[in-house]
Amino acid sequence: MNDAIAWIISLFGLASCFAVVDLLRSNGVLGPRGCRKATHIGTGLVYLLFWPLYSPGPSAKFVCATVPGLATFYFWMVGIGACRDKSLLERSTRSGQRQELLKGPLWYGLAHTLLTVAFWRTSPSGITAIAMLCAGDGAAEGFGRRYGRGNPLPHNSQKTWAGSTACLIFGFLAAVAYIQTAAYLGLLQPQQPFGSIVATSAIVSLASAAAESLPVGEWDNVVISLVAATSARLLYGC
Ligand SMILES: C/C(=C\COP(=O)(O)O)CCC[C@H](C)CCC[C@H](C)CCCC(C)C
Ligand SMILES: Nc1ccn([C@@H]2O[C@H](COP(=O)(O)OP(=O)(O)O)[C@@H](O)[C@H]2O)c(=O)n1
Repeated sequence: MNDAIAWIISLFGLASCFAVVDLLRSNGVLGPRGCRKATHIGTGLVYLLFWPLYSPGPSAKFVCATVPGLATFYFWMVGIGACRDKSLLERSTRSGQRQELLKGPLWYGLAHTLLTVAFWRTSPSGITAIAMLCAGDGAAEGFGRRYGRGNPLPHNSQKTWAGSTACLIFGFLAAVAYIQTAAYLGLLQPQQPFGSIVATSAIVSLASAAAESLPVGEWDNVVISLVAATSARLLYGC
């Protein structure tokens, strides 16, 4: 497909994600925390679904990366107070304070932008890192808060075994599902056998869950992306 058309469709995809979250919030299905988590888990995983639409040309990854790039630039503008967007604050922050956008959400958007340019769909490493950042990190908070009470990690009392186990399992499942889909569509170069995808995703999700469990504050999105991308790159070799 023409990259300009794929880009317009991706922007509609992003707007649709926000519209769905807003709808679920206005119907009372999601509370403020649920909205933020749905945005955290959903936008990145939906973003990956649009990658196959782009052309095989060398500029496609740059065109695609401008989608999270522009989103990141927009919430940076809102974060510094240059624009107002109440619904973005309600959807993407815990506190409702614009300054919070300059922490986790900013790094989240930058990670998507840089991983797209650095790896694109031909390598399983970027896909793995986005899966860990969205499904793994996202599930850790949800499961940790719900089932983790009374089971803190020995090295970080703010996080729990339930959260880290969910990070490992959901990060692994998302990585395998997305990389196997890319393999099925013939996008990976070189192709990866299913056994290697499963084994590598298992090791990377273990490393990513360990990284996620560290007390790194607002840097968790950077740390999990770096650890997942680096370990996947070392193991896959691409
Ligand atoms: C709430 C978010 C991160 C919070 O991180 P943390 O504090 O829990 O560590 C996510 C914010 C998402 C952002 C508003 C939108 C990101 C854009 C996205 C990667 C591009 C998606 C495009 C697509 C076609 C859906
Ligand atoms: N491994 C983990 C991660 C988070 N959590 C729970 O989720 C909450 C938020 O975690 P976090 O500060 O990593 O959240 P994000 O920065 O990822 O949004 C923690 O205070 C824990 O209650 C957990 O129990 N175990």
